[in-house]
Amino acid sequence: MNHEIIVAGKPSLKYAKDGTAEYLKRLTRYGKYKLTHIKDGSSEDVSKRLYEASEGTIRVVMDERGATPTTQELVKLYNKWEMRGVKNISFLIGASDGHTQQLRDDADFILSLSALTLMHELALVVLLEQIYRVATIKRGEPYHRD
Ligand SMILES: C[S@@+](CC[C@H](N)C(=O)[O-])C[C@H]1O[C@@H](n2cnc3c(N)ncnc32)[C@H](O)[C@@H]1O
Repeated sequence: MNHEIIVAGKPSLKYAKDGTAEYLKRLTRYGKYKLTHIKDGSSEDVSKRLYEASEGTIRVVMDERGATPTTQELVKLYNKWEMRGVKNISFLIGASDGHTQQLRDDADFILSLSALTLMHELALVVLLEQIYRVATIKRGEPYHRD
């Protein structure tokens, strides 16, 4: 599947920029993974931009109130989408005020990385590590240990 990770706001923290660059570099071996930054703003404006930017994809809305699958459960979810013929998937990371209820309602899946609220750049790094972990499991590579 082609991945697009769409994040509100520009990156500013060095450690998060480094982590993001590291996982995007690693992911180049596994397919198409694109990172897009959209303009920050109010919850309504950002959610609208995220919705529009993810047109035609399976929408995974990143939100601490969402489901908390294990990594292996995430692999199963990927397999289910692939069996359904899904070609494009997007992960949507919001700004300081989070997503609107409308965007949550429009989600194909609401994914929480933990019940803790993370700042958006940190959520991006954790998400990319999980996407990388899923990619290695699907290839049968030994990065992940149960
Ligand atoms: C600072 S948080 C926004 C918190 C906001 N007050 C709310 O109620 O959603 C910015 C973005 O990071 C992402 N995020 C933060 N913590 C997360 C978590 N535990 N799981 C998934 N995404 C998270 C979400 O996309 C969120 O919209």
